[in-house]
Amino acid sequence: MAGVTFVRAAITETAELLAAMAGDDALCAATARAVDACIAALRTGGKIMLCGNGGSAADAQHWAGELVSRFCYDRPGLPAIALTTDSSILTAIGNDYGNDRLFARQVEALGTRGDVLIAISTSGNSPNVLAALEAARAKDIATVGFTGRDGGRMPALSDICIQIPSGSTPRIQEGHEVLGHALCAMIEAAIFPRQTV
Ligand SMILES: O=C(CO)[C@@H](O)[C@H](O)[C@H](O)[C@H](O)COP(=O)(O)O
Ligand SMILES: [Zn+2]
Repeated sequence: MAGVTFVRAAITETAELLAAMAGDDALCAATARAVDACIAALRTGGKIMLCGNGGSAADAQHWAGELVSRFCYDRPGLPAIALTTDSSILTAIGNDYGNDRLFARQVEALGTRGDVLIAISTSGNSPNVLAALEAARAKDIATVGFTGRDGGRMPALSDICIQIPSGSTPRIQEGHEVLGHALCAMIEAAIFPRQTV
């Protein structure tokens, strides 16, 4: 059955990517540095802002939800906000200033020094994501880029750049998802260590 073959191939491709990621020292180190930056921001009163388009918008919302609500266990909420969710804000900025300003305008309005911006773009070349990174830099906000392929313009615009070693948008997104969950788990454990008896 062609369908079964396709499904097996998709699973195998992702499994091979995840194995490559596990052996990618630069990728693992960059992710650990991103976690440290987020922990430092949260410990000093900062917040985490996240942005991205399409599936990466879903990632931004997914990870913000896990920080504000909970990831693995009950604890107080952590301050995180996805810049992809308020349809009034998004349509106003898009209509008045254009889509390229969707996230940058919100970073300018909501971001303060000591925050972290997590910007997600598989190509590394989405203009609205790049503009958000530039806006964050202008406000001295730490920047973390999640990307893939050659990273496009993201490595140059991010303090920490996490590059999934794949050229496929869905595979890159799947890699991001694993690292996003690791990031949430490590932040939760560091800020609210579980008491063991
Ligand atoms: O989820 C997917 C593909 O898996 C799409 O919605 C994808 O996110 C969109 O095409 C995005 O606009 C791609 O933007 P980017 O990742 O290159 O910044
Ligand atoms: Zn999740």
